[in-house]
Amino acid sequence: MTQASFPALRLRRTRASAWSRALVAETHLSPAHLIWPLFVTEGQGVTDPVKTLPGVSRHSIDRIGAVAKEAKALGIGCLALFPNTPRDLRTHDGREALNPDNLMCRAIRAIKDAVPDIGVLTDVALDPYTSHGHDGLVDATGYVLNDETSELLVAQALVQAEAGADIVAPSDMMDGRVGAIRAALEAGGHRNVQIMAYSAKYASAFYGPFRDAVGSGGLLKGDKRAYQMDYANAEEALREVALDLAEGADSVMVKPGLPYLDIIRRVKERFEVPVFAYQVSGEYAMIEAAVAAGAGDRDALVLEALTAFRRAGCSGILTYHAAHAARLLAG
Ligand SMILES: NCc1[nH]cc(CCC(=O)O)c1CC(=O)O
Ligand SMILES: [Mg+2]
Repeated sequence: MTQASFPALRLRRTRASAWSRALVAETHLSPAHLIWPLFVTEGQGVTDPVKTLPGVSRHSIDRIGAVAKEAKALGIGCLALFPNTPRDLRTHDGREALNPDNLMCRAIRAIKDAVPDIGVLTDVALDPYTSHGHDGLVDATGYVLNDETSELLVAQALVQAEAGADIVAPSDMMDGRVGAIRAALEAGGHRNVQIMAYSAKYASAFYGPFRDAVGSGGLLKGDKRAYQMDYANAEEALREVALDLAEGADSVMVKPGLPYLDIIRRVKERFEVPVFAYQVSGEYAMIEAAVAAGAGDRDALVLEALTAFRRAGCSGILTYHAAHAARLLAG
């Protein structure tokens, strides 16, 4: 394509007014693109602030319906749920994950009662339920067992689907679990329950506040590098995505978000499937810390970061700033 050159071409012309900038904007962000992660906890009338996530709280089940109504009113289409399991229910094998009346399942039902047409996404992994904080079954050497964990994840996903989850999202990074979950959902009559695979999930230092929020941080022994990806790798992310798609994932996720926009872009270009990003807890905390330090404007930082995900190729973004961003976008 041949283009004019200066001065016939002045790229600043279309930038000179707000209406013109809006006309040529290549990327759009709306509340419908946002998935709002929520933390649930036991108790009655509880809104319990998470210290390392200023502005984010854990909600008791009796309050979660009101939060869902707020999300719906803001135009947010989907909620992602994470439980802070009581300490005495966390075991070596994480069996509370399979309890049809666990916090997660009660939260799903409460949300569906309050707002039947909002999407509910559930995390499939054992870390909020294990006494050691790992996402799967740990052997005597501390290694997280793949196939044995996968069997439990299948059962966990089924329990969530039976409680009403619309999207199950395995975040554990075991090999082969997407195919196993898909087969079980089909056999169990949950044909329209989607799988959003956390396909390229990196072993990251940005998850700290999340582990505080679900109460697994203090428990975690060692790190997750024997199952989550090495941040040095990008080709490997493409292989992970290829496998999950072949196994039946409806959409894939890259996590964390902003430091991994290159991965998002490569996945989108290679596979042309819906790609989601998780702007994780440490990213949220960095923005809030910058705001608290007077180093930036919250509204501007939030909208710029979320729009960058869309520009990189994301269909949607999981973000703790979802409600705030939706309010800003409502104008
Ligand atoms: N399976 C656990 C899980 N699901 C989502 C997050 C992190 C999300 C965040 O930091 O906001 C994690 C943490 C981890 O892998 O240790
Ligand atoms: Mg994988």
